[in-house]
Amino acid sequence: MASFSCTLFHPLYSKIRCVSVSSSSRGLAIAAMSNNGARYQNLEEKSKIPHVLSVAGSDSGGGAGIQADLKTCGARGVYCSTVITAVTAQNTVGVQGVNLVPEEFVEEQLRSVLADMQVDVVKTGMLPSIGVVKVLCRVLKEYKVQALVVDPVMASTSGDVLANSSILAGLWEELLPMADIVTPNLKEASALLGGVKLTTVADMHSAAKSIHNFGPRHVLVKGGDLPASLDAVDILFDGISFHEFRASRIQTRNTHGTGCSLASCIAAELAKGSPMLQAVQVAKRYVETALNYSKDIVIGSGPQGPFDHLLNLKHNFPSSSRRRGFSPDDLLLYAVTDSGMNKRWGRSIPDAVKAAIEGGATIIQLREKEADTREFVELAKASLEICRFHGVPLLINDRVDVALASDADGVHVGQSDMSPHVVRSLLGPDKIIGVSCKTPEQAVQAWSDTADYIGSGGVFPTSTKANNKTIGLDGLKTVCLASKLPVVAIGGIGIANAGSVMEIGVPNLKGVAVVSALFDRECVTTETRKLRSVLTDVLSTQASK
Ligand SMILES: Cc1ncc(COP(=O)(O)OP(=O)(O)O)c(N)n1
Ligand SMILES: Cc1nc(C(=O)O)sc1CCOP(=O)(O)O
Ligand SMILES: [Mg+2]
Repeated sequence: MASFSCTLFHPLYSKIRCVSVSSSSRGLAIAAMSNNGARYQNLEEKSKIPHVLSVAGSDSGGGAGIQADLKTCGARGVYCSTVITAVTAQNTVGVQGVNLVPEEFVEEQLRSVLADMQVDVVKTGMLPSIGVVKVLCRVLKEYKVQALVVDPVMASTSGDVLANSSILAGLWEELLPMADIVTPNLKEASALLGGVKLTTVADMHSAAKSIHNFGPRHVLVKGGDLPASLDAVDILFDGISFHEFRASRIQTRNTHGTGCSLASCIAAELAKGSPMLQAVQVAKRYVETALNYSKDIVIGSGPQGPFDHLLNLKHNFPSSSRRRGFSPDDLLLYAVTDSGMNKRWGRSIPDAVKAAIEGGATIIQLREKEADTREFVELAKASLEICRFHGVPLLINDRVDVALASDADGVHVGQSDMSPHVVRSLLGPDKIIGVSCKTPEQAVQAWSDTADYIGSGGVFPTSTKANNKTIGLDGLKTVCLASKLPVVAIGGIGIANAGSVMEIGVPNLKGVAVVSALFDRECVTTETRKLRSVLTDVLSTQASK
């Protein structure tokens, strides 16, 4: 038996004595692990990185399974540990062989990871036998994790069987009731429901509902196998509402591993603390961006190739340094700056931003039409520091270059600015994109252009923006009803009329965007606070109905 001890350096703890580790005796190594557990746990808590444990099969071709999960989590900035359930000999032609890992050794891997590391989310892929499903459920009951994502893998994209129907009972009775989300494609959804035929979007809705009855909190039925003439549609059911994700199909052979990657990206976003709807939205966008980016790459000579998960590294998309992603609730009180107004009142832009946040603004947009580029970038960087400190997103009006240079959280564009689709290709999947829409058609387009929200107005006449068309409360309502995106109302809104705007009775109207009622006033904090209190009252009245 060989053993060693060493000294570790860590940025948070100047010097740490390492445990003595045995190279041959597992018992001794585990004993050392538990003796020192408290010390290391303490360390892991202080410098915590979101952590997904992937329980899946190995794909020698590197496109799916464990390899896809590792790359996806890496691309999303999340640590990924692994429990390998099977080793497959696989390439772009198909699956040539499968070697199952014995159940006891699956259990040993699970315990090794879970006893030592702080796992946030467990994601499962290929579970090749009922025994493995049972072992997994038994071990998971002993360790508390934040969420369980179940990708019910049954066949590879080439059609080769990876788990036979004997695992169904284990899924129905044990694993699905523990799951926070299950992500079947049409074939898997059909198998989970005893072979029922699923050929339409309506079938997907009822399948999601039926699978929900097995106990998972959310069901995402993926419609990639619907006829190629139709849009790619996925349906998320949360037990009460359905959410539809529709996107145009990306023409590529490189779709091997999309299911694994989608599920592991959902797990990664949950590990970062995102709510489920947002995690699914971000994951869909990540996979779409990666497919688009890799649509012409050639790996292997078979019919279905892998894609490049690590596009971020090559494309150098800005990754969000905010701790959490965009939430529609961020739109509640949207403060939009105006340099003319703030100058008149003797305030710098960063001071105006700080005052608005102190009064309760939930998102900020720098709309600095007169600033020259260098000044705008500096203002954005100074404002961003304040926004980051308070956890409030900062967007830039019109100027993608300024957003990139300052690492702002996103951009707001209008109908004559750069197309949101192009903005997305420049900013990547993580940044927030808002689009101004005055008509239902524009709202539909904003959604296909992968915007995150729309701004709709002018609700009332405004002197802040010259020649702006007023659409009124009716126009706002029409846009909201056509929009699958959350909406923020803008134009002539202030303390006196914000209530009437929020009461138009459409659930996706999430807030008001305001310029002069905050910044053309002596005290920005006081005015923001008054408006925030009006909005909070409306929300509590709506919640009590
Ligand atoms: C939240 C929000 N909604 C709408 C607009 C208007 O954008 P746009 O139509 O591009 O006009 P300008 O602001 O650029 O004059 C906005 N800025 N913010
Ligand atoms: C920037 C902007 N966009 C509008 C639109 O209708 O899209 S109205 C507007 C100005 C809003 O300023 P105030 O709150 O001072 O009325
Ligand atoms: Mg604009």
